[in-house]
Amino acid sequence: MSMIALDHLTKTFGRERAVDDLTLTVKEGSIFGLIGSNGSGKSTALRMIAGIYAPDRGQVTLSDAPVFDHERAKEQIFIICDQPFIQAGENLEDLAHFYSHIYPGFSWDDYEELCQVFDMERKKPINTFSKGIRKLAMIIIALSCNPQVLLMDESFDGLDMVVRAAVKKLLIDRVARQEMTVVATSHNLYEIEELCDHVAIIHKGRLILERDLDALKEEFVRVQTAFREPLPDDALAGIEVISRESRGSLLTLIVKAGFSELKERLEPYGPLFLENLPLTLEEIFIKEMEAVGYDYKNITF
Ligand SMILES: Nc1ncnc2c1ncn2[C@@H]1O[C@H](COP(=O)(O)OP(=O)(O)OP(=O)(O)O)[C@@H](O)[C@H]1O
Repeated sequence: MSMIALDHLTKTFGRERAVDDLTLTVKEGSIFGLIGSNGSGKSTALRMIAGIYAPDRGQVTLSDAPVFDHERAKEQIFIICDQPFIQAGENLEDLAHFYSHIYPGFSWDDYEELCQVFDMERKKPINTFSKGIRKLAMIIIALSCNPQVLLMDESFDGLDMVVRAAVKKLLIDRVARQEMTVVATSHNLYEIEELCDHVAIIHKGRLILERDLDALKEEFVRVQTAFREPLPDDALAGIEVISRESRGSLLTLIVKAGFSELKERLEPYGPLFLENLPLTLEEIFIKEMEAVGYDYKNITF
């Protein structure tokens, strides 16, 4: 079931097209990563999902209902902006009161628990917190609101390793209990690799690649192997070989196939050994983006 649908979404600022004909769906209960370099349109897309910006063309729907100008839909969506606006002197307690009136799902019990877990100072002005703790404050408020959809704009940026791991665990728990769907932006693939189950890469406002991560990791395989005799050129006929490197008798192959399929094809040639070396997501994306004509280095991170 698609929970959030972006349908030919377009937004232009002056002469610049920040988001360009973006169509994608986010399934209910998934953690969706929107990745791209600075200025690729991530924040603009997220703000349209939140119903903050009106699209010039196209629309965003939440469970088939349009988001923009629809309070009901907006009450189910919480966006943690990259640089949240917080009034001078405002503390966490003030924010909690403010948001408790806006979000029907706000839970003071959750708020209490989260403040304790992260040992938050509730009376100290948020603007005097460090950048990371300011982000954490907004994450606490967001989770206390219990939205159906949580939008996180570079929200892990600035969090230390311990806090980051704890926040990821909280998100994964809620998603696993089917209480929430998350869309998180980042310019760093590593940062959200272990969190997301689905990733889309955008460049100059356009979608260039969208993949289910579990399926993706099964699509490609890298093996290291060696043979007494050189492997005949047609040994892998019919299998898409992404790269093939020989060093002496050692052969490293990256192919678009499963390990068992590759093993079956190589066994008749009597490999001395055959080792499966999993690819990182970054390596897969480099190959995938080259295949669609983009130089990965120009696009992310
Ligand atoms: N309010 C605005 N007014 C004018 N131009 C804007 C506005 N917001 C975004 N833009 C432009 O739209 C483009 C996309 O910006 P956006 O902030 O969506 O990218 P981003 O991928 O989130 O970037 P970053 O990773 O740097 O936050 C940029 O070129 C930016 O200058």
